[in-house]
Amino acid sequence: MCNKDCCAVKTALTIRRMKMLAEKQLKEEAAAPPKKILLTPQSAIFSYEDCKRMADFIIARTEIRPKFGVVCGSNLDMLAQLIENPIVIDYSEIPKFELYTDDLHKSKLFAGTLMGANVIAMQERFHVYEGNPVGSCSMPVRVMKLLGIEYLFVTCASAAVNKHYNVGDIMLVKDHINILGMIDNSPLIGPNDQRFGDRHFSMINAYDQQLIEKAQEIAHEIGCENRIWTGVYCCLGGPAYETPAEHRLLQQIGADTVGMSLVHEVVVARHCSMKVFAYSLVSVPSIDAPQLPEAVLLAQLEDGENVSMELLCRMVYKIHNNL
Ligand SMILES: O=P(O)(O)O[C@H]1O[C@H](CO)[C@@H](O)[C@H]1O
Ligand SMILES: Nc1nc2[nH]cnc2c(=O)[nH]1
Repeated sequence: MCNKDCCAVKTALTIRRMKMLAEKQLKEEAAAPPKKILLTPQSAIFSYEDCKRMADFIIARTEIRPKFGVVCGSNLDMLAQLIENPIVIDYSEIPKFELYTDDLHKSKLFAGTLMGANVIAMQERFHVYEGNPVGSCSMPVRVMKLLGIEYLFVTCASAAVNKHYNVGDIMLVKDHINILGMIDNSPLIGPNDQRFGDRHFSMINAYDQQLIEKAQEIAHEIGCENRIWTGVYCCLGGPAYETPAEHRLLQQIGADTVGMSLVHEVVVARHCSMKVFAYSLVSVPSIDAPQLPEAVLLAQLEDGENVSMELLCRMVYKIHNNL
């Protein structure tokens, strides 16, 4: 503001005008209170009945009654293609199932057999950064529960936070840090439908220890024990990757890999008592890793994808045959 009287007068006038406007607004609101907009809580975006209708639709399309459910991560869509003689259902065919995805051509469910077991796989998941509420992103897990899935295999691509991890390595998830959930963005916020599970439940052993041990056994069997790790996954909202300062923060809080998915699916799976096995394929190097040529990283990633397919097949085989 200048020192001239004209500006001082203008300011006083502006303040008086603002006060009058505020008083007018208050009077108007008292006469007709503004309508409250109630947002649907996360847990109620898809009701039990909605999920049941989707499950029934899938059941009507295939004779497969799956025991294993697979969620394919980015770079891992080929896991769905391992399924033999699949019935392929486009998400858009299933009533209400279709949400926003960046990759529409992968938006397919595959139901069939893998290593003799009945399996259903989502070739593409829904992400929060694509504009889907977190309660919608995890809805397919509930549909899988109603399809009779006992074992949920959740896979994803991630960046290494642990400086010992390389691109193409696989991290068996033993625990997670759910930053979205910690700041009030859980798929279970809202009314609890007891038909799915209890209001409060433990997340200890959420990533089934016996299944992790089976996977570690497999790592030895296939000679990959030096590139299959067991660690903690952290979920951020994305879509931007972390800044270096955020990366350092993640290192300090004990994360080994970071991505933008998985945890809300696992929360919902544990709520309805599914057994969970999860792994992340390291697709982006840690900021501490030496710079490698793009071609080397791509070759490592391709190796990792192959190991990941082997891991999935052997896990299904062992569990299905009680080995
Ligand atoms: O978690 P998935 O679906 O594997 O995808 C990961 O890869 C994408 C980023 O490249 C992000 O969506 C991240 O979460
Ligand atoms: N947050 C995050 N998620 C990823 N998913 C795949 N790569 C990355 C990454 O670098 N950061």
